[in-house]
Amino acid sequence: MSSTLYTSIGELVTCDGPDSGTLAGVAGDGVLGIVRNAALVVEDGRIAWIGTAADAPDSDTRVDLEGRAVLPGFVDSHSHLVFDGDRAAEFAARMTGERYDGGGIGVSVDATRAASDERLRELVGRRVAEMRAQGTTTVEIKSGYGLTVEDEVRALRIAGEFTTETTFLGAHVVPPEARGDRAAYVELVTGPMLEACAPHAKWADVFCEPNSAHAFTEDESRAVLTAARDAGLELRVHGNQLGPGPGVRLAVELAAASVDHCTYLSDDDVDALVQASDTTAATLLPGVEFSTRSPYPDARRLIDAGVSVALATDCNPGTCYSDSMPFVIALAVREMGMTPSEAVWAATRGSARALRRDDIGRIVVGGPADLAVLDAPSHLHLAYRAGVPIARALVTPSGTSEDRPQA
Ligand SMILES: N=CN[C@@H](CCC(=O)O)C(=O)O
Ligand SMILES: [Zn+2]
Repeated sequence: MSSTLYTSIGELVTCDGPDSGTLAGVAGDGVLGIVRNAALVVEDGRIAWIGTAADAPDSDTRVDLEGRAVLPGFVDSHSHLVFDGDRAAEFAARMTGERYDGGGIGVSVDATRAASDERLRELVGRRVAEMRAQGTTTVEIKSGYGLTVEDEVRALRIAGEFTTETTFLGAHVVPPEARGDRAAYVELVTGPMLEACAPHAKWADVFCEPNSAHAFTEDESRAVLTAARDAGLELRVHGNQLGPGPGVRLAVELAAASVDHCTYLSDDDVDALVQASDTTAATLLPGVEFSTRSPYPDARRLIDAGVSVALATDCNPGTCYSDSMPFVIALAVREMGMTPSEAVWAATRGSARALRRDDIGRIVVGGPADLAVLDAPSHLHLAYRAGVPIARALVTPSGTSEDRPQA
């Protein structure tokens, strides 16, 4: 087994220091578990040693990172990458005042159904490569632009070629052909569609949004989520995106791992999330507010109350066609009142929690070498140099001869 030493790391952000377990009550950089002038050793795709460069052990290969910062690879816990078609005109209309209501999802459904498997595979592959090029090493991918049994299974099969974090979203919207009979569509989703999709999915999700005629009511959402839970899937919820609603309370009631968006929250919603902070994360998606010209969620209110907060892109063709976690971090700092430390934590360890993963989102001996490197000396540059491509996933040797460290 060969070992590679990465040395001259200006700042190693482990997200695994004594204060790194949660954002609650930790001020400053405490949540990041930073080691300065650091080094780490990778063996067979795993972290074998972490410490200061001066104490580094001998190894077979040595890579000098010349003062760059190294972080856990970003965990993008919310994306809809399996789609075809273009909705740039919808975005342009929103920039001049049009409101988002979910109606454009049908446009993506038509284009996605018409695409070949090869075309969808290529599109997802391209998007995942864009993510890696910006430092993301884990991505969750949802179905939801198929909305027939065959098309949803196909989306999940293709998503499963890129990640183990696959999510069944047959309850994204009621498709146009089912509008006359919503109840029949919910029966399809909770019956034959769920049965066919469950073997290909780890998670189930629902767009619970009473403020959109296209999405699902509280009762419909509860039916979808409980059926999915009974079929052995873990739960996630799109909630409180377009206005106040039952999404957060439903997610907490059903012990979902995450409720995502959380743009419009009542005091009761926040209290429920505080009570459930060991179980249910609030995943904020500020790229959506950017791309829909909506008010940003109040991240400060959530963090100060003790809610478990995560950040993700929600990359999708409608509300945010960006797959950049550095962009999300910059928005979180500039627009949502998060400190740079909080934003980095929420994009790594926080979003790993939102996927109920303890092995990723932090740099720990024995853990996978899923790392991001910055062409910059510190994590502060992620927001400070917004829009500049300074982050990338660090390619580490997995033990196979083809792999070459590229730092
Ligand atoms: N809100 C529901 N789903 C996506 C938007 C999908 C679309 O408009 O195509 C979201 O998370 O914002
Ligand atoms: Zn989404």
